[in-house]
Amino acid sequence: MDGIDHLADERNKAQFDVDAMKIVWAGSRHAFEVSDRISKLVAADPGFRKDNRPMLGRNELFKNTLRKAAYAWKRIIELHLSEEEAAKLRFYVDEPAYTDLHWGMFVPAIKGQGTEEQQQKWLPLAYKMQIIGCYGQTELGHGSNVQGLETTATFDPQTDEFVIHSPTLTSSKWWPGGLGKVSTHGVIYARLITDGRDHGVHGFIVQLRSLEDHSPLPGITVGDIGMKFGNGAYNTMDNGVLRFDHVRIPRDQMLMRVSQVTREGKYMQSDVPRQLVYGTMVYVRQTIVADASCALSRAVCIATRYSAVRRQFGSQDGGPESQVIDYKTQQNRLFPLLASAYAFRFVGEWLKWLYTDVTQRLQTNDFSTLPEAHACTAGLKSVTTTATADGIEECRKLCGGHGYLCTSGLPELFAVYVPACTYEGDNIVLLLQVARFLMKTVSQLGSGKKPVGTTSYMGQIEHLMQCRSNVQRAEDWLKPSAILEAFESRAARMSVACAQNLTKFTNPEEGFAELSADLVEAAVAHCQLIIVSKFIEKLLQDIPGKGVREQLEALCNIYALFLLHKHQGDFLSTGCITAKQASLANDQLRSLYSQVRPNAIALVDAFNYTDHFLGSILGCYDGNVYPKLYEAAWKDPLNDSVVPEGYHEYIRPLLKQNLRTARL
Ligand SMILES: CCCCCCCCCCCCCCCCCCCCCCCC(=O)SCCNC(=O)CCNC(=O)[C@H](O)C(C)(C)COP(=O)(O)OP(=O)(O)OC[C@H]1O[C@@H](n2cnc3c(N)ncnc32)[C@H](O)[C@@H]1OP(=O)(O)O
Ligand SMILES: Cc1cc2nc3c(=O)[nH]c(=O)nc-3n(C[C@H](O)[C@H](O)[C@H](O)COP(=O)(O)OP(=O)(O)OC[C@H]3O[C@@H](n4cnc5c(N)ncnc54)[C@H](O)[C@@H]3O)c2cc1C
Repeated sequence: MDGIDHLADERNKAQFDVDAMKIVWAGSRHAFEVSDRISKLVAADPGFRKDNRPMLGRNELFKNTLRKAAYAWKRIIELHLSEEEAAKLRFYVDEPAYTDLHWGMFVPAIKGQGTEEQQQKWLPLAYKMQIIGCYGQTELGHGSNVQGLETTATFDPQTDEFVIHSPTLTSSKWWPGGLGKVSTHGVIYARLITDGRDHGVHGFIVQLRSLEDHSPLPGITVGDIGMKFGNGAYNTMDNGVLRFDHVRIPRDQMLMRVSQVTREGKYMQSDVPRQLVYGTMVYVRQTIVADASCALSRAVCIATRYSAVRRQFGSQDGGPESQVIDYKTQQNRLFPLLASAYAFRFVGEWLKWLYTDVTQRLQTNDFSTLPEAHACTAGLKSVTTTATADGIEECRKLCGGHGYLCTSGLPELFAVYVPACTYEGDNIVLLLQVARFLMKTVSQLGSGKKPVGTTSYMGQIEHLMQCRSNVQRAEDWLKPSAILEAFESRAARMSVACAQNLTKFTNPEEGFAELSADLVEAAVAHCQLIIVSKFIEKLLQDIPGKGVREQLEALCNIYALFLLHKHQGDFLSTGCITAKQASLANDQLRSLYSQVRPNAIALVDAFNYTDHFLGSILGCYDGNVYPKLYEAAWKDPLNDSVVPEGYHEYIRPLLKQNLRTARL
């Protein structure tokens, strides 16, 4: 606006090489270059404008998303973008759309659960978007309990078809994204019935709409489920309702990698575990963890820049007031979120590696690491999305009153993000899965079966049950070994305590239900240990760039010590640390905040977000917040006229009536 960088002084304070940190954040130089190029391409293209979203009515908003999705696809083709570049383009376009479910779930479901033949038939059509698909699992009556789904797929040996049917109101499919108005096809989950026998839930490819005129096919009732939380936000998505009235599909449209139905109607299972039917969810949970760092870093970038611009109180001798970022309370709320954004980034990278490894093993029929992959994706999805949703809301509060304006970008970011705590598995339900995995691990200790992967720390259970932290000075908390021992012993002791309490119940399932709140806490402790240890492992790698390692070490310590402070009840009650050591951790945390303070703006610059992507006046790169806020207010449609519409109908008569009353 005035061409001046109002945050230049802040940028000059940085003690590290920001460009090198950008590469660490992106994952590699190549990833940085792709991301940088595509983000600029999207920002410069008026076709991807998004600032008007909160003002649009639903129909207009939705049509605008359809236009953007078609335009994005056109650009992807014209520019011959690779898969990696197309995914980045989707990320920077920053608008939930039916395409997310098509590429993110429909295609992976066919890849993971379809036979070679099925993949050859359906994937080319899906890749060219000649068919558009959704993921139709959840129903009105059941989401979390997948085994409770009611839609049926009954084999008819006479015609070699399945008959898909919604027997009850609660069996109506409810929520699938892209289903409401767009999808031509869906991977639909239904109970497979052959010869009167129920074989549980399986996936089927079902055509829903005509490829000629988009009308629903006979027997299909389909529509949108209605407005969701927030303006704009996730309302760009057509989450749908769907009912089947005896819809017939050919037998070869059952996804048959895990189990098959023969021409004669015989049900057969391959020697792959039935849980592979849940494989698409595992894949998406892994992507959601990586996405948490993106959403949180975006909110943190806004709140950090604005905290450096905003001044309140503290003026001495007529000088400037204090920047709110210099208040210790502001730092204590903001810097752990900054550290969490980095921590989630690195654990997301690791989880991607783990997922790729499991997928390669599955191809050779090695299923040994599947339980660990399920527990890690479920637990980390839960812990990172909860922290991110809470963190975005905290960033809004960190921006004071202006954070509540849509132009801050934070209300819409929160509204789009918060369902991540529910979709792809409710966070509590997923933590209970982790708890089951932990209880199984504890019960096998001493059986000779060595715990592996993320539970390998349980291999030193005797030590972890009785060790005492040897921290004596605040600086001792900077030793990775001190942090790891405290987190490992806390996680181990909480799991063992739950396992011991479970033995008091004659019925294990009853015990599990009764102790579920404690079990969830044990699962959180285990997942936080994973995040802390993956951050520490990242620091063992070669990290080029002046001062970059030092900054990452400070952030890693802030992440760990802030968790230790927040959950000190766990650490103290399990006897892993003393009250004195908890207090020393807090002292160390304060000094880490002072270390990070001069680098805060540069640490958020390292995310390399364009102003278009941030979509926030408070977070704009040049920090010129006030003129921009002032100008934006006048652009609000409510200010199109000086005297509002409705004045003559509703305000004037009121004022006149008050005048008459006053005269009386
Ligand atoms: C405008 C721009 C245009 C741009 C154009 C083009 C761009 C192209 C770019 C591409 C972009 C791509 C973007 C991708 C982004 C994707 C975004 C997606 C958005 C999300 C949408 C949300 C979708 C959904 O929500 S789908 C529905 C999800 N539903 C759930 O998650 C349900 C949760 N419930 C369950 O998972 C289960 O019911 C469960 C696990 C709770 C219980 O299951 P069950 O009862 O069967 O099991 P248990 O008895 O508890 O356990 C038995 C046994 O199985 C083990 N187990 C359970 N689950 C699994 C598993 N998944 N894997 C492995 N093992 C499992 C369990 O541990 C038990 O083991 P034991 O050893 O026997 O104990
Ligand atoms: C924006 C959005 C997009 C979605 N997109 C899709 C999609 O594309 N395709 C699709 O199939 N689905 C989709 N879903 C559905 C989503 O996957 C489910 O809503 C989710 O899995 C949660 O299930 P539920 O709604 O049945 O919650 P419920 O299970 O009914 O949860 C209600 C409450 O009960 C608690 N609870 C449930 N079970 C237990 C238990 N065993 N122990 C303790 N507490 C429990 C939960 O913690 C929660 O507090 C979407 C949902 C949303 C919000």
